[in-house]
Amino acid sequence: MRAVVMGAGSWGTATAKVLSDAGTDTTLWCRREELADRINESHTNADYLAGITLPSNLTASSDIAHALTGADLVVCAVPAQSLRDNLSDWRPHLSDDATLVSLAKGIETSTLMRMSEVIAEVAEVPSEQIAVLTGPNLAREVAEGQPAATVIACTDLSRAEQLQQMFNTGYFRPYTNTDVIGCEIGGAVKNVIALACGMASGVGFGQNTLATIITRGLAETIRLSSAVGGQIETLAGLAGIGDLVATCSSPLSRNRTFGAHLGQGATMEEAQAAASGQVAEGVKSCTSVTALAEKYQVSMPLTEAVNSVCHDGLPVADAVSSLLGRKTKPEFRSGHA
Ligand SMILES: NC(=O)c1ccc[n+]([C@@H]2O[C@H](COP(=O)([O-])OP(=O)(O)OC[C@H]3O[C@@H](n4cnc5c(N)ncnc54)[C@H](O)[C@@H]3O)[C@@H](O)[C@H]2O)c1
Ligand SMILES: O=P(O)(O)OC[C@H](O)CO
Repeated sequence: MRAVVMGAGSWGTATAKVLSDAGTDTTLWCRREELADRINESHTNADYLAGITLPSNLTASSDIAHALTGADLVVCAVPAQSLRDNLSDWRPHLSDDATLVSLAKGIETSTLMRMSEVIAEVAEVPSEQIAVLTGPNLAREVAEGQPAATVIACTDLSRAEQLQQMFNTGYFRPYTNTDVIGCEIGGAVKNVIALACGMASGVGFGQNTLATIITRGLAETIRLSSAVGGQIETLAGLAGIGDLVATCSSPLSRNRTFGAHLGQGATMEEAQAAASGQVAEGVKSCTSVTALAEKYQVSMPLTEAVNSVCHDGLPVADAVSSLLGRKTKPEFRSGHA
């Protein structure tokens, strides 16, 4: 089996390292030829994962045709809002029977589609050939070989099991799931909730506030996922609460860090500049998740508040007052949070 990881940012590079460490022959596609040359020469990707030595059997290429031709496994590691355009360029070079794995945690703003839906439409492959890899996986920790688990979701369980073996290393432990919807909604919404946690921490609030946002954020995630067709138990797992805890708690999270800048009074432009070009997916997905919630008539007050802070100029302090000023209610309604 030959794998290609399309996108050499933090997570693409870390994922290519996992595949290589698991013994899979892997190519890492970079947009810039100069980055591919540097990775091949130095076995490091200093732009995104400084100090990490990449396996010597991992090769990089900036040539799309060369990278994709004959690849059995194509891992899509570009940001959510750029997946459609990138895939259109890759499409002519994809093998008909290749498995496509999505790493992106977002909802397309122009269509409200999940990433697996974008892949199915643009690459014109059946959903059984598309998988999602998601979970509490901060790229630097995984690249350092710190123990972590993940979820590989595919409607075709035997394909998920095959991928599970390809990604399984002594430090990275994949679990299978067939609930692609729940996994994708979990991954997209946790970035928005991490922005909220970052804002709270930037303001100076402590652990009670953090735990409250994570828990009520999980309730929003479960409501949306259930409405779209996902299973509740998925969100009690790595793709739900697992990823929420990692992303909402870690200073390594770009989304949490972005939110912290806003909580400290930075403008959107200042927070963007501090991110040094790395993507905080929740900043765009808060708009599409809010729209998806409206489409399915699901209440997501935290998500709406994050969207208003990021895109309507609502001050963080006003978002806090507005959330706490809502009518009181039971914790659980009709069996759902
Ligand atoms: N970094 C993590 O810890 C992590 C972990 C799990 C999932 N993810 C998800 O993986 C996806 C990729 O994240 P990442 O951390 O590798 O991002 P990144 O910002 O570190 O890198 C993005 C990569 O995509 C490439 N790219 C191609 N087309 C692009 C475009 N139009 N605009 C911007 N970049 C473009 C860039 O060159 C770069 O190699 C995101 O959806 C993210 O949520 C990230
Ligand atoms: O750095 P973030 O905020 O994009 O989060 C990274 C991963 O998604 C954590 O699982």
